[in-house]
Amino acid sequence: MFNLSLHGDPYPQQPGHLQLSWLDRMGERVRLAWMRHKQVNGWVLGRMAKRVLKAQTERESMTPEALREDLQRLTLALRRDGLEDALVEQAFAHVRLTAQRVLGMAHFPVQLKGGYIMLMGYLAEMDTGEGKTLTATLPAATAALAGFTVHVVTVNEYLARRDAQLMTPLYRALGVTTGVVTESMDSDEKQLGYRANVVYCTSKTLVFDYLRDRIQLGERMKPMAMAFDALVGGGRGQVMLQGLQYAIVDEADSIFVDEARTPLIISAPSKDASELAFLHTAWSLSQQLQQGQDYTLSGEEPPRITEAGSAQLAQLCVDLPPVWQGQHRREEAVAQALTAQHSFDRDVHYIIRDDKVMVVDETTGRVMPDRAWERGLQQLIEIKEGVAVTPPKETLAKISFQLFFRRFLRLSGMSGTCREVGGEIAEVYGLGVVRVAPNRPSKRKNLPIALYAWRAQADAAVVQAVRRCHMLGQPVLVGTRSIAASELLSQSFSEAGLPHRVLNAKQDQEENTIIAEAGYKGGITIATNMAGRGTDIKLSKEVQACGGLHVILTERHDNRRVDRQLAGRCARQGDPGSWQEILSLEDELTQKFLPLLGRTLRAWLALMPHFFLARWLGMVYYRWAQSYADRGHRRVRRQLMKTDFQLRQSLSFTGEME
Ligand SMILES: Nc1ncnc2c1ncn2[C@@H]1O[C@H](COP(=O)(O)OP(=O)(O)OP(=O)(O)O)[C@@H](O)[C@H]1O
Repeated sequence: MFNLSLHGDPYPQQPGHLQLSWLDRMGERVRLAWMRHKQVNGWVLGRMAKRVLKAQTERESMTPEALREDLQRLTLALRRDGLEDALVEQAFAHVRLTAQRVLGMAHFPVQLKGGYIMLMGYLAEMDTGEGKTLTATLPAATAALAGFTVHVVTVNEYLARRDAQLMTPLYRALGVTTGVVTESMDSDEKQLGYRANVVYCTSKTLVFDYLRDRIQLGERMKPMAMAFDALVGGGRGQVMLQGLQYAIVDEADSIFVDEARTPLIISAPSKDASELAFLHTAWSLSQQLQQGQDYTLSGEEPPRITEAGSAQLAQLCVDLPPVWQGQHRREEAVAQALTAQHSFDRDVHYIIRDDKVMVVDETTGRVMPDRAWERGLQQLIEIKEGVAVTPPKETLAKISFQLFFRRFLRLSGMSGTCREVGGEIAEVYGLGVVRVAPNRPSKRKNLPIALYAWRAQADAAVVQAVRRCHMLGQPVLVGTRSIAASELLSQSFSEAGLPHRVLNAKQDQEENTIIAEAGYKGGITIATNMAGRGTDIKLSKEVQACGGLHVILTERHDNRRVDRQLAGRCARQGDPGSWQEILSLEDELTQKFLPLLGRTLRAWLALMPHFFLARWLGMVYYRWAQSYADRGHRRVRRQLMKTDFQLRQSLSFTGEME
């Protein structure tokens, strides 16, 4: 049993701690392992699932009135006694029975286990396609019946809307209200959404709204001040959230790990008008430097200005205003301009829509219309693209995901791919990972990896593979890493006479239709990560006989979990399906790290495409580049946490909020 206590706090949340010392981290791991062993071992889970099924059988013969009365009695008991095991089992029985009657789906025993794991405050690792959307209704509805506000947090708005829409009839039948909050809503709509018992939202929207609440409340966020406001009926008027009570984080590895590399910042237009002129000058200076001689580029590192470049810049700045006379400041500004020029590509990191630079979230493949890069980068990219330049911004409030999610009184999560990052999640968020076996064994066929020297060869192989499937009537999903790559491939498919649809951040209006039709006989869909995590492609009946959905990955991502998520679009719920990787040594990963070795191996593979050793070494190199990129991101996250911790400590001295 575990209990959450709100103590009548109008905005409940934890102070949030970040453990950084080696000893703290080890201690946290040992504590979690022990608690996990005690609370959610196989025996406890098996016994719980059996009791839920028994409790459900007892309720199946009840009249609707008796069932309603039983639910009312249970709700009162949950509010009075908290989430005691016996009450939780009865609540799960109600949720399962209602799901069976309202949605036509009863939770499988493995889903009951996953639900219990999450209610106990762990991260349930359930394979892709195991039905986590339905599983989450168990802890969400139970905690909501017990009087807590539950946030079901996911990676994108498509999933938040879809999951809320699918599951609302179930919650409604249980007397639990649901809300969806999206970024485009105004604050009144958001406030209404956050007042629901179960709120579906994205991680970023939730964090930004929390920061807005903090700005709104300022010093009044302190419990005593808020309690006073609640008493006199003021202060909370504009606050959106009901505090941070219980969160169920879907696609937890993406939110806790991949998205946790950049802090979330609320900013306002800067009052300093000279900033824009400064950025224009930085851009123009950067254009007068020569790559190789004045600056160098290496992998993921920011551009480095050489000694010659430094001297050249000093020369160029002689007649400029005093702000350009400090070496450090001018080189930092010019390096940022070079970053905008070389490290951010159109149709990869951003798109141009309505004469605006719009950021594309690499992990989800989606446009983020209200987001902008900080420290002048956004404006420098706008200058590079020749579009209207937005005014520079200054920071009002800032928080990292690491710090934010630790503030929930109870945190839990689910994902199909968190094995590799379980240790990090345990250390940073205090969340133990518990694996749940699949309901039915997977029938996914993994075809051998095909590696080519050149991208054009790999694309030709993709066209061939797709043609084969199309002739058999088997639907195919082709995953690309960027919008530009999806467009190039689309062109090749059109030339080859293969009818297809493209889903990327530029063509996102028909997302629902494209996903709905992707599993039809002979369907061909090219998609960026938009069709990755969480996307549920339903197969038409005749497709089962053709081998189910075939998924092709054309380029690996910076971490293997994203690739495994794409593979998880096929062979779901015991369906047939197949998975293939068609890669080249011209892919982004292999260009970034040890490019010389990459070029050598590419030349070798081009000369001897069928030689086993050339292919094998090429693949070893490709895998190494991927794990190197992943390790680099881990370093960035650690650094961010450290900075966050230091910032928090220094602000606590000055009495300001982060
Ligand atoms: N108990 C159930 N009975 C019948 N169908 C189910 C059940 N649970 C889930 N499903 C179906 O399984 C499919 C996959 O569900 P869902 O998309 O929630 O999986 P997921 O685990 O969230 O996958 P991913 O990891 O890819 O996000 C859906 O079509 C859903 O309707």
